[in-house]
Amino acid sequence: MQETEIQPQIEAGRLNDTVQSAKSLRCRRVVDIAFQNIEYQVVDQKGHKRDILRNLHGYCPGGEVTAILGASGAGKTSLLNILAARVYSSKTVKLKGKVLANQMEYDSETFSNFAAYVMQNDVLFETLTPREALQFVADLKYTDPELKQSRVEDTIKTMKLERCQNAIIGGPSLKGISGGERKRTSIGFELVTNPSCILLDEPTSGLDSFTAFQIIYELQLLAHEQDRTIIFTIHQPSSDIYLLFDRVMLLVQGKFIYQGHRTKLVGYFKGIGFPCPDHSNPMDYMMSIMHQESQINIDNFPIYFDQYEKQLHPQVLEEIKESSKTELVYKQVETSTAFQINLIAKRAIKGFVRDKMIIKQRVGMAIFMGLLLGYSYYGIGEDSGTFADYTSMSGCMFFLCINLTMSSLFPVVLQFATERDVFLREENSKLYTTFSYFMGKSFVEIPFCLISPIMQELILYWMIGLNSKDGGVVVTHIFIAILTCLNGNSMGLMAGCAFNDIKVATSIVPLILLPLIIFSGFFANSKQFFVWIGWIQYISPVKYSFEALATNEFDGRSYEFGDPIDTLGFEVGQWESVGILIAFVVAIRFGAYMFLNILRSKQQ
Ligand SMILES: Nc1ncnc2c1ncn2[C@@H]1O[C@H](COP(=O)(O)OP(=O)(O)OP(=O)(O)O)[C@@H](O)[C@H]1O
Repeated sequence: MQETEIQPQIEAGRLNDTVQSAKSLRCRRVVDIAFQNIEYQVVDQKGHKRDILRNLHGYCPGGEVTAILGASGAGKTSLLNILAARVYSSKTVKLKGKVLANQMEYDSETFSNFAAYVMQNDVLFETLTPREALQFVADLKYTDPELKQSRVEDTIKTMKLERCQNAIIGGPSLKGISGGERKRTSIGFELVTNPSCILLDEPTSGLDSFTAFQIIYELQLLAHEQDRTIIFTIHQPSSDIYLLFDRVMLLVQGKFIYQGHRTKLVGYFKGIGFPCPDHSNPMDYMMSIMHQESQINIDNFPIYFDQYEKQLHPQVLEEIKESSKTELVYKQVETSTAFQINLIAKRAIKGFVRDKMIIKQRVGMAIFMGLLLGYSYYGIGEDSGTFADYTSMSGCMFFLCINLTMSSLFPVVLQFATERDVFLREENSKLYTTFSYFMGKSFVEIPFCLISPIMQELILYWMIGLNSKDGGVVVTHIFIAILTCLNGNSMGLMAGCAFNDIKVATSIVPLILLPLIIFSGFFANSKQFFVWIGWIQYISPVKYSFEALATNEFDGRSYEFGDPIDTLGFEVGQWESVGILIAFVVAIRFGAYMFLNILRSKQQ
């Protein structure tokens, strides 16, 4: 199909519903993006080097839509990630060259001052509505209440989110808005901060053709009406989507074979001997001559490269030279740490309230375990001082420690896994600091570490007949149970931050826990361990929980065989163990915070 035939179709049909250019979202300054001498090389596990991008120069002007296309593996996403300043040289990756905004070099820190990156997967906080998600960004980015509101309203209008603005976004486990609405929310999430430049990785993937068209159309309006620089990668666009591009970059084996205005593309390829058949989508034709499955294509690659070098490369160099030199002076609004923590905690609470499964799961688990343990050890507290009574009671105390640790550990690992990408995206967009996120999240976890053990222990305490010689013993038992839960919760948070993959986390955590449990002083007496391995007991929070809980329980009980505390080989003391448990909570949480920082720096 010829371009002239498609154009009226778009104008007449789908574009009636024009997106208004909202006042508060007018772009602050036009930004021309350029890159020079980009060389990107990866080293595989055997040490073999592979060139992914080879000496690329490019230009993406402000106020225009630039589409990056190529066969799978051509290097589109790599190039986009480099433009978003998300690639760093490391042992396995070598990156050379410069990325420029209005002729000034930028890095990941300065990128977020004028630009935004929308990832292929829509990483959004599932339990919020689109409006709340946008409000969250506005609250963190602006201080003036009126401006906040107008940014949210204008973004909703621009991204056509009116109909779904109050519906839950949802995710794999929570039904929510449609794929197209999620994508619009994702773009809107970045748009609230009013970036001059928006980079998007495959914004149409997984969408039907009409929704895909609408998304690109809205992006085109953002470029044309609001002077933003729009750059995205895209696979096999339809002919009407193709007509929305201003500029096209075609990549083959990490090198450009075309770069320039969309309107000149067909003519250029005709000129070098590759005419697009009449009535064909030019992009379908381009994809057919770019893929590497055909030997004819591979034989033609040198022609494309050669012609590009001769005809287009000099033009691109000229365009880079002529690109805008207007200075980028953007000042980021920075909200206080306390404000960020408050907002993050409030959002997490909203998440818990809306995703009732989490609350039901944790409360249900506390009631279930309270009853199960209560009936399993029913009445063993009224013992007659026999050795059998002692073994039942010490077993009960030990099992309580394990149960309190595990039941607070695994839910956090699983929950953090679902939230990790949201944190990384938001931190990357410089919405808040890692510290604020960590503290906000920690505050929200604390009520669970109080309510669950209190409920569980109150259910089982008198069923089992645990030590109730005075109120202080009962309170101490519950206090130690809370500390045990806090330790489990902290370990869960640390595991969630330390392991990238949820499957790895859930398989490694039991391996780490096992020695901590074996050396906790129940399965083997701590006095009998070999020195070379016995040190493990000192890094086991379970050991200190067990010692504190068992000492509290055996206080005032007498047994026919002697002192149960001596028999168990306890040496630390009850309150000293409590002190060490508190120190463990602080140390493990600090460790989790460090891992979160490492995770963040690795993802940059
Ligand atoms: N950090 C890395 N380590 C190893 N290989 C990498 C790395 N980054 C990119 N690659 C490789 O570089 C090639 C290009 O990857 P890239 O994701 O940029 O391609 P693409 O054109 O976006 O492909 P697709 O359309 O399939 O997403 C791929 O073969 C990929 O495996």
